[in-house]
Amino acid sequence: MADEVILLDFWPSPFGMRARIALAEKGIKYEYRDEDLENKSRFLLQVNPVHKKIPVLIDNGKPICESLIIVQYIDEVWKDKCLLMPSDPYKRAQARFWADFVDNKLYHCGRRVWFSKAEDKEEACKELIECLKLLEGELGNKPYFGGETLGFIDVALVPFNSWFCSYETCENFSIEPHCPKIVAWAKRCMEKESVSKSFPDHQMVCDLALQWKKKLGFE
Ligand SMILES: N[C@@H](CCC(=O)N[C@@H](CS)C(=O)NCC(=O)O)C(=O)O
Repeated sequence: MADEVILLDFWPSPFGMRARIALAEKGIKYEYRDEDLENKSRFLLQVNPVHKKIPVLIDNGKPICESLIIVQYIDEVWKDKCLLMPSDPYKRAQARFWADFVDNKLYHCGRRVWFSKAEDKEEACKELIECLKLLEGELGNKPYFGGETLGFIDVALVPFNSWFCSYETCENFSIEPHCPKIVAWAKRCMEKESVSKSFPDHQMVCDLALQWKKKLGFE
């Protein structure tokens, strides 16, 4: 029987995008199912009963939850092509460290840029730039975080570029003067089909974020 791979996702989700990029890098055929997160499918609740969140990858009936775990799973199962994780254990630990930084620090700073009152906005933007500068230090002069090819940290971080672009469009501030290497890196990643094809439409992300802001009273 042919392999059956299903991805439960939500189109603007940076976490879902990680799984999409990893699957595209490996050239894996899969069924994409977009979830309505206001009315989650019974299948989503069944395959992710703990967090009830997307993304969930279902590999021949076996569900895998949490985007960074999904990316590592994809890398381990389909290991004959485009390895995302470094082979050296120390470098692997470092890659996991920075991916964790993206989730536990950068993501929250980014949310604060969107969802903070006008008086706190400047501080939120400053904090986001500080996070990006730390990442820029880790990137150094390499084309990708892991070296010459797209790797785990790139896949963990680049989906947030669609949200950074929307902050820039809607919040009227610019990342490039502060972090030119990160901006150049994001452009480099976007030149890869696996990345560009996994990205949602910029205008649609901006529109959605503006709707959320309005709904939550942060206009
Ligand atoms: N840590 C999770 C975060 C996933 C996440 O936050 N997913 C959001 C969509 S972007 C979700 O499903 N939200 C639905 C909910 O919170 O009920 C991961 O890396 O996969």
